[in-house]
Amino acid sequence: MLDRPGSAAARIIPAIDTADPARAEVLAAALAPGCGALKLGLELFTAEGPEAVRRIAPHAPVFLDLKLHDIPNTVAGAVRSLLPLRPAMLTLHAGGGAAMITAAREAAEAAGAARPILLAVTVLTSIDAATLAETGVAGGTVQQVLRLARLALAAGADGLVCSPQEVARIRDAFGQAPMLVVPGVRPAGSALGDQARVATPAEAVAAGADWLVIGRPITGAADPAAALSAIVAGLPA
Ligand SMILES: O=C(O)c1cc(=O)[nH]c(=O)n1[C@@H]1O[C@H](COP(=O)(O)O)[C@@H](O)[C@H]1O
Repeated sequence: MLDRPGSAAARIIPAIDTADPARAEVLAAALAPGCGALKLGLELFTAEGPEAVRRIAPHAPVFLDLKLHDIPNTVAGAVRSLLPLRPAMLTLHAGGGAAMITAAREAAEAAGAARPILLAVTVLTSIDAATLAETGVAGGTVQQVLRLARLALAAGADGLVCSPQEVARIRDAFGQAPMLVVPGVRPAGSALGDQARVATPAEAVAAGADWLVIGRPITGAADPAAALSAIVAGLPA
């Protein structure tokens, strides 16, 4: 399993969100020396499939963010199908329930010590309180994040994906053991885009985040490697 980050650079996971495999490789080559892992998600995977992962993997550990969410048998099968790609991290939606998460964990165990870190996505960082209420969830985002976090960790998730705004509450409730991977990170002055629950990189780390997932503020910059370096320079060593 990927170790927890031992330096500021190792905390950063740039999100390579593009459907173009050549662009993904250019970004991977430019960013890998200055970060801890590279995140590939639905945009590249639905366009190019496992081959895209094989092409990026030589550059850095791969966080494969497919946010699995289906019946337990299907999710377990998907995890088994993904293991030959040797992803360092995999995501699944905590809302899929305890049996789904346990099935994913049991499937992942087949990879032994090299198994991916299983991360349960709590409430997407693009969702604000009003949007959450529209889905029928009463009580607010923090309460729902804590509810899903408890469920997911008890069912076998190694860690959680949550917004920087919930990190301190999760550490208070569950301590240092869960690995916390935090998107919704915006350097001061950068555009929110579709993100709703955000904080700066330094705020997210101060709250207790292990890794920060940062996409457009890096990949949309004229010089992505320089944007990554500037973010790293703003973090404690
Ligand atoms: O699982 C994720 O990585 C994820 C969960 C979440 O709640 N919010 C979220 O933004 N993400 C991912 O994190 C990345 C954020 O990208 P930027 O908004 O461009 O920094 C995207 O690749 C999202 O798919």
